Amino acid sequence: MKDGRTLIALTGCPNTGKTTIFNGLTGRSTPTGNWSGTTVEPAVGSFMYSGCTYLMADIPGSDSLSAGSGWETLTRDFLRSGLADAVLVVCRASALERGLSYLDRILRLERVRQTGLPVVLCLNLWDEARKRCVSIDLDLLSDVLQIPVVPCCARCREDLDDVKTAVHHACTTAPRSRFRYECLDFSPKRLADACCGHRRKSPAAVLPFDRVVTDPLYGKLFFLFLMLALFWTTMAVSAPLAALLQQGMTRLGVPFAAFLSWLDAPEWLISCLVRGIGLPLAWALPYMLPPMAVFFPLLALAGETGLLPRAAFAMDRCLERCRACGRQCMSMAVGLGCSAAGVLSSRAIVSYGHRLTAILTCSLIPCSGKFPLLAALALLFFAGFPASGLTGGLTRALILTGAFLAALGVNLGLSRLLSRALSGNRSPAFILELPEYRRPRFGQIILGSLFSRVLLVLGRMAAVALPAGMLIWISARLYCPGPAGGWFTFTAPAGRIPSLLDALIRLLAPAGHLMGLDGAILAAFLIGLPANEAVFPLILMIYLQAGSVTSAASLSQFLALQGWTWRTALCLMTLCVFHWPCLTTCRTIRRETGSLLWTAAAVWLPTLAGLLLCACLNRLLSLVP
Ligand SMILES: Nc1nc2c(ncn2[C@@H]2O[C@H](COP(=O)(O)OP(=O)(O)OP(=O)(O)O)[C@@H](O)[C@H]2O)c(=O)[nH]1
Ligand SMILES: [Mg+2]
Repeated sequence: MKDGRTLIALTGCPNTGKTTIFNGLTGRSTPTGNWSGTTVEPAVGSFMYSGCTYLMADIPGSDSLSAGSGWETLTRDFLRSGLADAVLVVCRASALERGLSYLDRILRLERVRQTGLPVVLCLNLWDEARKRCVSIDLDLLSDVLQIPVVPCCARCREDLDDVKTAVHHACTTAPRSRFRYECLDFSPKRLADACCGHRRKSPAAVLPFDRVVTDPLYGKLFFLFLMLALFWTTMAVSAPLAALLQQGMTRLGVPFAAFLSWLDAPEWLISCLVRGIGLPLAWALPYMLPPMAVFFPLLALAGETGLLPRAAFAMDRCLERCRACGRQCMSMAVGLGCSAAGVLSSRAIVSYGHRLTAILTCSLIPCSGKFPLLAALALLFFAGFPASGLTGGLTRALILTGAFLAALGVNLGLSRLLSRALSGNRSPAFILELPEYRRPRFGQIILGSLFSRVLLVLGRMAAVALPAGMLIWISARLYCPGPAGGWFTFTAPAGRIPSLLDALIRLLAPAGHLMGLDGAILAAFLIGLPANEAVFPLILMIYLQAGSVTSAASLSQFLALQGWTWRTALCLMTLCVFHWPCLTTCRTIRRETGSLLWTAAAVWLPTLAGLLLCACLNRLLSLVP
């Protein structure tokens, strides 16, 4: 008991619906997904039942409690620590034997036996078991195990009250005698066979589609097709939306400035808020928001139906060839959403060397912070083909697919080098489970991704772009004439002393030109270190404050006036994919590796790859007439 609250450990095999139960009981909206390893960090929530407050800890799924992967150690140590007052073990109703094996390991823990810790077994995904005509004798199961057993369909929120009741009852009745757990000895297989009723349908039949997906060649083609389909739909829907939004947002500047004047705001504040921050955001958002609003829900739908994990299957053989751990493909899939989460997800990898490989290469997969800039550049610089309509945007989709494939290629190449150096020539065995096909609940998934992913990215962008915009505005007016001039002044000194912003741009210009970019772009990448999503607005802010061009009819025209061409866009896309991880990811890498040296390696590896690739690409593109 903690401050009168009972702590329940929610644990079980991966992909059994633990987080769905956790969300249903506590009202939280922690991400769920139809593949193993969705939860990468324990989450805590609370609920009330019958006047008692319960804290619930959702622990990432694991198959055993050996000291193998990070999750197994975490679950075992958590249960051994004595922090938990009860354990809720979740298993899939249609995979009872596997669930019972896991339960057996829990019940064999010294701490559970000695203290008689209340344990409740929840048979989730009851609806799927029913569809497969699997019936389970709950009374027999409960009698043999001597613990409460509750069936549940967490997705439709059915029976969640029964789960609460079972937990409450287990926690409030007299402590179990040590004797009862110690005498408990059962064979998971025999008990599952004894409790499961007649099955009329074979659950393990491999569907023809899965044969295609698991085929070495067709699997890769399916992976490519899925990527192309997602990007094509995103580009085709986003293009008209971006044009509409741009018209609306650029008109907002005048009333916003008028409103500030009406408030009697000083001139400098109006200049900072309207020209320094508002205008760049109004130009950038129409090209960043629609692709996010289309792509993130599509990706979530692909994950929920089970298609995305099947696409990850294609990666398994590639990783094996690179001597990397196949489990790394799940870190890569999670890294598509957030690199920091991808780094955390590597805890499921047992071997230290392979885990380090996954951590060092994780930020090479474009995360949701990098995607808006990639999509905006594709929309701005590459005309859709066919030109318009819902089928338009094939060129753009191909460009985006190319960017993701390049990221994957460099990731695999580096994984090969690192795996050899850090773990020798072995590729550890890994069982990748194909999840069930599930019909997604469209409304919930679309709304969920819009609110959790899109708003999260926008929020992070605003949190960085607003203070950084002020900093850029100030540094464009701040001069450093030296000790004679009082070090810093806002008045342009005599002579050709540049402002601080100009000085930074000039300093970075040679490196920028080598990479087909310019000093302003590199400065934006440096200032945007805390969040990748802020880089595009920051580039525009720097141009508006430091450049001579201060207005244009549209964003494309403005960028063209800054000397941008499709070559600049391609080099910028390359740098966007290959550069240092954001601050959150760096902090996570530091925490996970416990080493500043490895964190520095994780920063320098993608950065060096980016510098080299941009310089080579620039050289190659300069040969194109
Ligand atoms: N049909 C059905 N689907 C469910 C049910 N409960 C969960 N799901 C789905 O099962 C998938 C996995 O759910 P999660 O809650 O993420 O599973 P988890 O055990 O937390 O997974 P990890 O964190 O990876 O261990 C999701 O697609 C859920 O929508 C259920 O009762 N019925
Ligand atoms: Mg989970």
